Amino acid sequence: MSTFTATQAPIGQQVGSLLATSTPHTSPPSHKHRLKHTRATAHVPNRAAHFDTSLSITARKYLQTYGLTPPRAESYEVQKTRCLAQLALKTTPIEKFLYLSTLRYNNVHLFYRLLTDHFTELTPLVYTPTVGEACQRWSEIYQQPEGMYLSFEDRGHLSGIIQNWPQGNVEITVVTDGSRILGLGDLGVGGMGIPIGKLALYTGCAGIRPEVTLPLTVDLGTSNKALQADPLYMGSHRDKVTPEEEREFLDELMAALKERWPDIVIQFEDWKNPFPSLERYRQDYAMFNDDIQGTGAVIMGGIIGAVKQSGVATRDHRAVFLGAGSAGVGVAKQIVDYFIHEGMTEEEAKSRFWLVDSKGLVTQDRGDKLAEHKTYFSRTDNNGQQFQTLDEVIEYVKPTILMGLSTIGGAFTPDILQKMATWNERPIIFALSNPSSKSECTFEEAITHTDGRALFASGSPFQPYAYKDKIYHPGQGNNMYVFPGIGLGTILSKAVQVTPNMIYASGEALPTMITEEEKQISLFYPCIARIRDVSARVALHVIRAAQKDNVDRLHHLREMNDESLEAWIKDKMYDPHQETKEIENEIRELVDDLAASPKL
Ligand SMILES: NC(=O)c1ccc[n+]([C@@H]2O[C@H](COP(=O)([O-])OP(=O)(O)OC[C@H]3O[C@@H](n4cnc5c(N)ncnc54)[C@H](O)[C@@H]3O)[C@@H](O)[C@H]2O)c1
Ligand SMILES: O=C(O)C[C@H](O)C(=O)O
Ligand SMILES: [Mg+2]
Repeated sequence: MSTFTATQAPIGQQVGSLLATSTPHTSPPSHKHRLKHTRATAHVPNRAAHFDTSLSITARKYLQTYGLTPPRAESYEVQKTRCLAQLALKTTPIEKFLYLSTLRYNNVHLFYRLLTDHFTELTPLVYTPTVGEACQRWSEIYQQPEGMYLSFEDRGHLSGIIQNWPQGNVEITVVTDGSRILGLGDLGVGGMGIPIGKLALYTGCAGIRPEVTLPLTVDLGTSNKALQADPLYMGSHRDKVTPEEEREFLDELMAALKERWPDIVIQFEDWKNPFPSLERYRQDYAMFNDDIQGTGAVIMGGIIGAVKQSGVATRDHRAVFLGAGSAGVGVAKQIVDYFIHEGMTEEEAKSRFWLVDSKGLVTQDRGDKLAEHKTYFSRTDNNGQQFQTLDEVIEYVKPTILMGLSTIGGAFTPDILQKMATWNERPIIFALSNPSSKSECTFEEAITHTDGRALFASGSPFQPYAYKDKIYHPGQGNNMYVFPGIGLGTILSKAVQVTPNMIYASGEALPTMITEEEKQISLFYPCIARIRDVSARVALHVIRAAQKDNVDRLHHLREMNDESLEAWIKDKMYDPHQETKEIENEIRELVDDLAASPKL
């Protein structure tokens, strides 16, 4: 039994009774005349489109919303001015986050018009870093249903509960259990902010229609004692289930999702240990893990440019990673693939990496039982010597690349940064942990302590920084540059799997989007304002890789050349600026049809 659909009668029916008399030139909408641009979902109510204050008077009369909004049909420019002014009145990031969430809920197209026009300013409020605080405070700030919550207690019934989702068609879902939200630990069902934020970027960056996205959070308990003790906490207060129970639950969930939406693309996000699920499902589902694979691809894309700018030959690089978890290992493996593409053997490529976790350098003879995902990179050339701190490791390795995926804010100390600058003309410093408070160093620190020579990227955005009469620009090495395009390419080619080559291709697409101007200022990620074009290019590369791997099902795309295919992809992308125009056009046609039809 749906909990949502009951409240979601077509808007014409909801408001029809309020209007005693029909207004001139229009007729009440009938089923026959239902507009295709009025689809409702739990998080995209249909009133969003119908109550848009830019709709013409004719449209309002047709939709029977005439009189329910202020009289003037205003331009988008006026709407935007008002929204930005209201946003400016909110003083804290979380208030701005809430304002934008409400706007998305009440007027989805207007929200996406704003987002696409102001990516650089709004992405940090909708997504990382603000989404981190939203997840931490989810049960305190909760306002409206915007996704699905499935609990461990629901096992055995998942298929039936999934029927409650009011949208007939879902093309993509982002699923978390909240157990490792950014670098903030286990936030239980508060993790829902992440699927919502990631899917907002799917729509904003890659033009996947909002109503075909499904934010999904599974409540498998939480290891967070503070949440368990919090009376406001909205998830179950039980301990985390065992890995075996998690696997059983996920088997049922994956089958249930595919049963209802056979073509669904499934992105796993922010799981504490995501390797087993990736291994288990990647052959049978169009699924990928963003933290392992999306991050791997985006950082490989950045490293391709940074390595070139460093002036050091690829095979001479030495990379120290602080953090050997899903992201650390995912990134290292992806760069190994890149080094192999550049002509190294796998052994040579692998030997360029030194991974450090909370116990120190990952070596085979360290004396503890290494987690399976770490063994590939465990060192054997340490002659029995163990290195416990990052400082000891960098002294030993003298790296050219320092990568932070550790969740430890400030771990790249001034001393470490200075040493990197002593050993390298252009040290590559990627401080990738999120949110900003967990970044291994700030942009300012990286610039100051390397005398402006660092080739820098961070996971969360930093502002440009003025140092010694020059303005420096930070790169943002965040998987947002690739996951929207991976999803889009998978959906559009109807790929049955997301193969390693599709992931590789997504990262490889990024350097093709860097302008000469960006290169001049040491940037190796394209400017965020161009993210829609970047996502289309990523999707193009992903589709080509899907075709090579023979996992695509839309075979006529194979015949298009790259230029036509990229244009076709862009044409398929949801453009929020067109939505109200489409409604107006449809209404105009319907009104004309009605006027032309014979009177009975
Ligand atoms: N920039 C991006 O696009 C991006 C993508 C994914 C993850 N991340 C960030 O990377 C971080 C790690 O994510 P993950 O999924 O790999 O988490 P994880 O829990 O799987 O791994 C964390 C790793 O850090 C290590 N670590 C913890 N404390 C340490 C310490 N004091 N010294 C050395 N190592 C320590 C752990 O041993 C583990 O190897 C998070 O902050 C996350 O937000 C960024
Ligand atoms: O969510 C992000 O901003 C990137 C990444 O997926 C993360 O887990 O930190
Ligand atoms: Mg993540």
